[in-house]
Amino acid sequence: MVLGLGTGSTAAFAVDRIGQLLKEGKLKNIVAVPTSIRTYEQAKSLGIPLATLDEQPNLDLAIDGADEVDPALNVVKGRGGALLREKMVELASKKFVCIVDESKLVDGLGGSKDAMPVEVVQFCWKYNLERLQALPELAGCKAKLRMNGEKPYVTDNSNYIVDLYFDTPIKDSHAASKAILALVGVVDHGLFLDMVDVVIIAGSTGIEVKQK
Ligand SMILES: O=C[C@H](O)[C@H](O)[C@H](O)COP(=O)(O)O
Repeated sequence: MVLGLGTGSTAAFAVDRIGQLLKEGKLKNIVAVPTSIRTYEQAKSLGIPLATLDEQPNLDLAIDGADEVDPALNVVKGRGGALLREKMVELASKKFVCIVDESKLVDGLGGSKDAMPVEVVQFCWKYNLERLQALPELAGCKAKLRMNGEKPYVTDNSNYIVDLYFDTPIKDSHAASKAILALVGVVDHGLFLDMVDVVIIAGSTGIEVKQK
């Protein structure tokens, strides 16, 4: 089985568990594609056999966390900065499972009032930040360059991140996705639309599974 390994505090639990099952001999014949340098290092330290997307372009299953999940199982991802590699790996997977706690559930994407990330090239990032903020499809959003202390945050792909903040949920996330991707210099965004097959939600009353 070819497995996609997500990034973030929730996905890290899944990676640990996969490592443990391998060690106990309860999981065999897997090779995993990590979605960030962080996850690569974690998986390597656990002895999980690893490959790149170049070597294993057809995945069976990807497991990852999410920042927001809407009722149609569309999600926002990338508050940990790994959105681009996550999207590449997860789109290449036959099945994509998101693992979240109930705090991630929203009525509409952008609704948590926290960041919706957009990965942009470093070149003239301000130009793209202003163009993102002016898109009618993102009406009223506030855009901020993500920082790491005094310096801009740099992704695993050597790009910057512009975080978008909304007062109300995005009206049409498909239209927003299209408009964002049409800007030259934007690499990708954290809207993962029509990608998730199953969401496993941990809540105060137990586990709930939602699927398409
Ligand atoms: O870039 C980070 C990823 O998209 C994470 O999957 C997402 O931010 C959720 O992370 P966490 O499980 O830490 O809330």
